[in-house]
Amino acid sequence: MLAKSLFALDGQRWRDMRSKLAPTFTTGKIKIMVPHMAEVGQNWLKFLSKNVSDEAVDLKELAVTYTADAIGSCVFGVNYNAFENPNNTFMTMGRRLVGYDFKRGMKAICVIFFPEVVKFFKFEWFDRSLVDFFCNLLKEMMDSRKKSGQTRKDFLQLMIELKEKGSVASDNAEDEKESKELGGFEDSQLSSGKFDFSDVDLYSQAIGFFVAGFENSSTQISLACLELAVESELQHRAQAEIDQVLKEHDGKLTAEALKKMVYLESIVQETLRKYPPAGGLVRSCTKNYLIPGSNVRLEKGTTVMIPSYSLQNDPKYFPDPERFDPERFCNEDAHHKLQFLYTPFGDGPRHCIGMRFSHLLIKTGLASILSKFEILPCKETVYPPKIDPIRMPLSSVGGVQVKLQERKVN
Ligand code: HEM
Repeated sequence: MLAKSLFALDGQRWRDMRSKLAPTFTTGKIKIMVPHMAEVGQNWLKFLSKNVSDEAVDLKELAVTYTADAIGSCVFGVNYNAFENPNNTFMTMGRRLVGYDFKRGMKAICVIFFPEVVKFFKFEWFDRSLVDFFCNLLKEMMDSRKKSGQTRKDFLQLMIELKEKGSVASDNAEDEKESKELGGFEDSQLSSGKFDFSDVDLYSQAIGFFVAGFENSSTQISLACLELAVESELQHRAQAEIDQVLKEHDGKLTAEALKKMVYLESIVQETLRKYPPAGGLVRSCTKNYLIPGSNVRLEKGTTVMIPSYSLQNDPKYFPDPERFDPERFCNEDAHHKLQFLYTPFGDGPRHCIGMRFSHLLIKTGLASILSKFEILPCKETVYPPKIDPIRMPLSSVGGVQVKLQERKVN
C-alpha cells in the first residue's frame, strides 16, 4: 500500500504524482490550515494550564500529542483532542505507526543500503492492521463529506479535489510559481491524459504525510524548547516578539501573525541546523561519475549518502556549531550562501514537499507554548541532549525534560 506514497515512488509515476501534489503544498493552500493548527495549540495550552506543576515534564511527549492532533486535523480532517483523550484510537495507532524498534531499524538500513533485499523479501514496513485502520478512517471521512455535501479546508479536501478533477487549481500567480518550484516539470516530462488518483493513492499519501510530520516536527519543537530553556535571553526575545505580534492581531495566531514572527522563524531554522531529523540524504547514481578534482569514481547504481548532520555541524561552515545561535539565520540571504550545506529538508527535485507545512506547524506549536509559558531547565534536564545513535529520524534519549511556569502577560 505505502509503495504508492510519494516517498516510495520513482520514475514516471513519481514525476506525475509530485507535480499533482505540489499545488496542495503552496503557502496559499497551507495557510488555510493554520486555524486547525492554532485550535490544537489552544487545546494544548488549556491542558497545560490545568496540569502544570512543580514537576518536570517531558516536552517531547507533549509535542508529539500536539503534532499528532494537528496533522490529524489538517490531513485526516479529524479532531480527537488527544490532550484530554490520550488513549484515543487515532493516537494509539499513530504511535504504533511511527514507533521504532530493532526490527524497524534493520528494515530502515535495508531500505537505504539493500533495496534489492527489500524487494526480494517483499518487506512490509507497517502492520496490515495499522494501515487498515487509517484507510478505514479516511474512507469514513470521505463518505461523510460526500453524503453531507460539506467540505473543510484541509489536505483531505484538496486530495478529494485531485481525485475528482484530476488536478488542484492554483489560486493566483504566486501560488502557481510556488507550485512550479515544488514540483515543476516540462509538459513533455509528464504523462498525457487524465491523472489517475485512486482511493488507495489518496490513503497512501495521507498516511505518508502523517509518518513524515509526526516525529520530525515534534522533535524540532521539543529541541527548540530545550535550547530556549537553557538560553533564557533568546527565549525572552522570542516571547517579546510573539507578545507584540499577537497584540497586533487581536491575540489570534493567524498565518499573517506567524509570518511576522521572524525571530521565531530563525529559531526554527537554527534548530533544524543543529538537529536535522533525517541526518543525511540518500541518492542513487544514475550514471558512472568521476568526482571532479579526484580519482573517486562512482559506478552507476551506487548509493550515496550526503551527511547533512555533519555538514550542518561542521565549524568550517557554521562557526562554533554547538552554540545555538538563531542570529545565523536573521540575515535575509543567509540561505543563498548555504546552498547544499544546509539541507534539513533535502535538496533538488526530491526535496521535502511538506517543508512549508512543517514550518507553520512547528511555529504554531512554539508560538502557542511560548506565549503562555516560561520554559525552565530543572535537575532532570539533560543538556546537551543525548542523541539516540541508532534511531531514525533523529531523537533525544529520554525525551526533553524541563519545567513549565505560567507567564504573567499583560
Ligand atoms: C521537521 C519536519 C520535516 C523534515 C525535517 C523533513 C525532511 C525531509 C527530508 C530530508 C526529505 C528527503 C529530501 C531529499 O531527499 O532531498 C523529505 C522528503 C519528504 N517529506 Fe519531509 N520533512 C518534514 C516534514 C514533512 C511533512 C509534515 C510532510 C507532509 C505533510 C513531509 C512530506 C515529505 C514527502 C512526501 C517527502 C518525499 C518527497 C519526494 O520524494 O518527492 N515532510 N522530508
